[in-house]
Order: sequence, then C-alpha cells, then structure tokens
Amino acid sequence: MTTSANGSFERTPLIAGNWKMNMDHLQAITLTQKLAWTLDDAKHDFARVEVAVFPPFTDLRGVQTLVAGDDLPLAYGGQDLSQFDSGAYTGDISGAFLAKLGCRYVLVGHSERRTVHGETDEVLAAKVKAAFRHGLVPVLCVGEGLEVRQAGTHVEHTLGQLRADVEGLTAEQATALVVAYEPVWAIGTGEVAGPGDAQEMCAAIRSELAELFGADAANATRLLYGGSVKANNAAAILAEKDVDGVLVGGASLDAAEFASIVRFESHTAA
Ligand SMILES: O=C(CO)COP(=O)(O)O
Repeated sequence: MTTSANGSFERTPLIAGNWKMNMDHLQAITLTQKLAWTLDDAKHDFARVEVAVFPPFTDLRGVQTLVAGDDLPLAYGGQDLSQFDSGAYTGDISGAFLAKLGCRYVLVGHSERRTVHGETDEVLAAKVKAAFRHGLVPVLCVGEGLEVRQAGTHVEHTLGQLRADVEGLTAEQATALVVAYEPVWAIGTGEVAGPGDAQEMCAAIRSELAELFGADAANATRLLYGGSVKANNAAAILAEKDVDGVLVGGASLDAAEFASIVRFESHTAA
C-alpha cells in the first residue's frame, strides 16, 4: 500500500479499463501487450498505482497466459459473475471460474447490467457476496440516470443503491471493496461529470460507508469515478480528495490513451 495524495489515508490508486463487449481474444492479446509495453517504457510503478483491465470472458484465458508468461504486473477481472457457485445457470459464469483464471477483480452492477439485463439490487447484493466467497474483489458500480440528476436526487439515489448492494458485508469486506461511481448520463456520451460532481458523490459514498462499517473501513475503501474519462480530463478528476482512481470505458481500448491516464494518476500520487 502506498499513500495517495488523496488525503492522509493509505489507498493505492486504481486505474481500471472496462473493455465492455469489445476485443476478441486475439485483439485482447495485442491490446494487453501494447499496454504492458507502453507502461514499461514509461517505467510505471505498479505498486504505487495499480492498473487493471476487464476484458470479455472469452479473452480472460489469453490475458492470463500472457500476464503469467511474461510476468506482467497487470491485474485483470471479469465484467460480471453469477450470484450462484455452479449448476444449471446457462450462460452464467461462476466466480470460482474467474478466480481460477487468476482474476483479482470482478465488476458488479455496471449500469449496462442494471439496465440491459435488469439486474436488481437484490441480485447485485448476492453477486457482491459471491465475489468475496471466491476471493475476488468486487468493483461495485453505482450511479444515477439523467432524470434523477435533473431532479437533484442523485446523492440519495446512488446511496440507496450502495446500501442495498453492500447489505450483509463485514467491515473487513468493506475495506477491500472498490466502489465505482458512474453516472449513467456520463457513460459513453462524452458528457463528463465535473471533478466537483465526482468528489461530491465520492465523499457522500465514503461517509455512508463510514456509517455502515465504521470510519476505518470507509477510509480504506477505494472509490473510482467512471463516465467519459479520457486523457484530457482525467487529471482534474483524479486530483479530487475522495477519488482514488477511474473506471475507463472507451478510452481503455487505446493502449496509449489508457497509459496516459495511468501516468496522470502516477503524477498525482507522487
Ligand atoms: O461505463 C464506463 C466504464 O465502466 C464508462 O464508459 P466510457 O468511458 O466509455 O464513458
């Protein structure tokens, strides 16, 4: 653990790339290699700023082979997992399988899962627990849609999702948890929440976690912002006190752009 510039608490910044449904297993190898080379050229210190990618399931074996074979310091994870461990759940992927593939993380409750797949908070709370059961760190995504933002109830709404999805966790689990605030209106739209908006929500999330799990746990939980993060807007967001990293969609598909977002955090955390 290193001390980040985001306050006096020790939280290792995390720059995460969610590839969504992009990159087949061959493209995934090329992108991972390029990213590793670019960060290596830049002498990136992975212990100081952690870097993780979230490829589609079909890419994970290839990414694992590359990361293990070349001893790359990159972390990776799945974009979803089943709330169940095994059995008759056609099309679903168990956290046990992800753990076996060397995944450190798994996304839970991305807004595209909530909207396209209708995942409810009840299901998501079960998925968060399934992740922990299999030794994976859940990156729990929360955030409001445009109508909620316009009505001004975004903090209440997002904290409601958070409370429901972390239900039943221990303080120890809350310490390990990563929460990504992704306002739905800012995802893939080019509309980025201002650094002040990101900070407002991350501070609210941290104080909610403090109420639920105690201040020590809340001060350890890493909070990310996601939604149209690019190389040209990342630095200002990453400079905010309660923002410990970013969850990048589109810009993570370009190794050079993603690597430059990583470098902004390295400078902020220096
Ligand atoms: O949903 C996101 C990351 O999970 C954000 O996607 P974009 O960066 O493409 O807006």
